[in-house]
Amino acid sequence: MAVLSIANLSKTFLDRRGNEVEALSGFDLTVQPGEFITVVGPSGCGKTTMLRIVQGLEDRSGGSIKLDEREITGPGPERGFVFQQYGLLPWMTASQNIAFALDARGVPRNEHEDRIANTLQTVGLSKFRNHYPRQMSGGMQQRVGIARALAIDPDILLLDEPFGALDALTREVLQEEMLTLSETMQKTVLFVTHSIDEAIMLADRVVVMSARPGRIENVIHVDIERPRAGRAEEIRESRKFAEYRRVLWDLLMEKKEAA
Ligand SMILES: Nc1ncnc2c1ncn2[C@@H]1O[C@H](COP(=O)(O)OP(=O)(O)OP(=O)(O)O)[C@@H](O)[C@H]1O
Repeated sequence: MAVLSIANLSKTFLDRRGNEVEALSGFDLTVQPGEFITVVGPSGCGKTTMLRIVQGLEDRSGGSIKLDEREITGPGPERGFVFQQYGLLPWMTASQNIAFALDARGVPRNEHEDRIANTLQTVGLSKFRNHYPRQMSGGMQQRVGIARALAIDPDILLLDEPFGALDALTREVLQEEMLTLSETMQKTVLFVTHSIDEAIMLADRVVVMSARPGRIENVIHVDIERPRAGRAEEIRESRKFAEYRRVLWDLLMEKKEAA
């Protein structure tokens, strides 16, 4: 597993009128192998932009992103991406969606079947491999999205508000599954969320971004014992959790007012 080092990352967009929009400036973050980082910040502070640049889907304006000292220049099989709106191709079944991603990453065809079967089993969807996205609930579609990211066997998972489109109950179920996954698979995870509870529940560290142009202003180490899988309810009701929630809430309110 690789160390991800982001240093002095900046991004300036041009809007439709040709005006500069500074989305990120001076963004620094080092993520250790196996660490679970959640990223929160006021709306429009550059969270998605940062994640897309790390994935290689967006160019940066300045700064450096290294995986174990190797500069990232585009997408690569060591990074798997999970989108908020699942990003599944509607005319393909669950297994075909995963195969499509494997093809795109150049994974040999003779490895496809094992990878598809294993990852669909990991997310509990073995029986749904021949279902199309429209035949699945939002939670199931996002499980396929996660299986697709895992199938390329990345060192790092990048998730952009992956449970944001789900109802509250399904969201909590998928959070539990994410805990199980991350605690058994030892992946490095960078996870953007708008939910304070989700940020605390999942993370080793919660990083809090400033208002745009985004950079990291606060880092909170979540000192809640692992494994947490299977204990979400107990954790959510603990005093420690309530304290983290209060601290994060105050920080986000400050930044919202600054935005
Ligand atoms: N392609 C683009 N062209 C111009 N401006 C853009 C583009 N993409 C993003 N921006 C601007 O960059 C800023 C950061 O956007 P981004 O989507 O990264 O923020 P975010 O923190 O993910 O937002 P949210 O919390 O609402 O999801 C915003 O002001 C946005 O309007």
